[in-house]
Amino acid sequence: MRFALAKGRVAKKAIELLIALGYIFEEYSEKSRKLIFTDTTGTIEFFLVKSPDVPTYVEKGAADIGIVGKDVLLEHPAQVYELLNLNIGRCKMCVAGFEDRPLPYGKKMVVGTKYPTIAKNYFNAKNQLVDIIKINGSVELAPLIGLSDCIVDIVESGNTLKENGLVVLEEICDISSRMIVNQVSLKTKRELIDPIIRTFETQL
Ligand SMILES: Nc1ncnc2c1ncn2[C@@H]1O[C@H](COP(=O)(O)OP(=O)(O)OP(=O)(O)O)[C@@H](O)[C@H]1O
Ligand SMILES: O=P(O)(O)OC[C@H]1O[C@H](OP(=O)(O)OP(=O)(O)O)[C@H](O)[C@@H]1O
Repeated sequence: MRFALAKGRVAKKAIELLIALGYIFEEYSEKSRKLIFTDTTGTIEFFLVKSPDVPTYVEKGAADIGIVGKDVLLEHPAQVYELLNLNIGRCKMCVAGFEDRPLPYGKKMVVGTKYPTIAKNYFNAKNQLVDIIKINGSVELAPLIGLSDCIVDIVESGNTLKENGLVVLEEICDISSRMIVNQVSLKTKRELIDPIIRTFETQL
């Protein structure tokens, strides 16, 4: 079974979960630059990819199973089955800005975000006109320097917002890591995938 794991926080948590389930990856270490690892029984091979590529690998069948944040699935929809909420990598997708500055509803609102699709869908559903500026990181900077009225971003502890004088203004949705499965693999490799899903389910 081939797993595509989203590099970074999600892979770290997912590998901890695989190890807790009894899989042993002798060559794996957090510092390793290797990209593919196989467990000692040869049941699971996992590889590490950039998070937006996980749905692509799984949709195309290069991986049977993927573990990736719901934020990525919402931002990059793919033809895959989302089978399990793993309840790891939990955080919230939020609109954030200044506590004492109401959002300019009814006028054009400028939104800085790593998640243009999520932001557009959220404000479109409220019939709010938005100018979305795609930012690749340090998103909290955008309102501070006057680039945007607000941001749409992930909030976990809230420390990044707090340290930059921003607050959550609206919660969009809860985020956590999901297990996705290739649509053909689920039919043709059911006898291999089912036990893996059941094993994961026991941990949830
Ligand atoms: N505090 C958090 N900030 C960002 N992502 C988080 C947080 N908590 C959980 N996550 C989850 O972790 C994923 C991102 O992990 P991480 O930031 O380690 O990866 P990354 O490769 O640095 O991502 P990116 O390139 O998008 O910054 C998100 O898709 C989300 O599902
Ligand atoms: O609520 P907190 O616990 O502070 O976490 C939220 C922060 O973490 C993420 O940034 P990340 O660490 O991925 O950095 P980057 O997006 O700036 O690269 C996210 O974009 C927020 O900035």
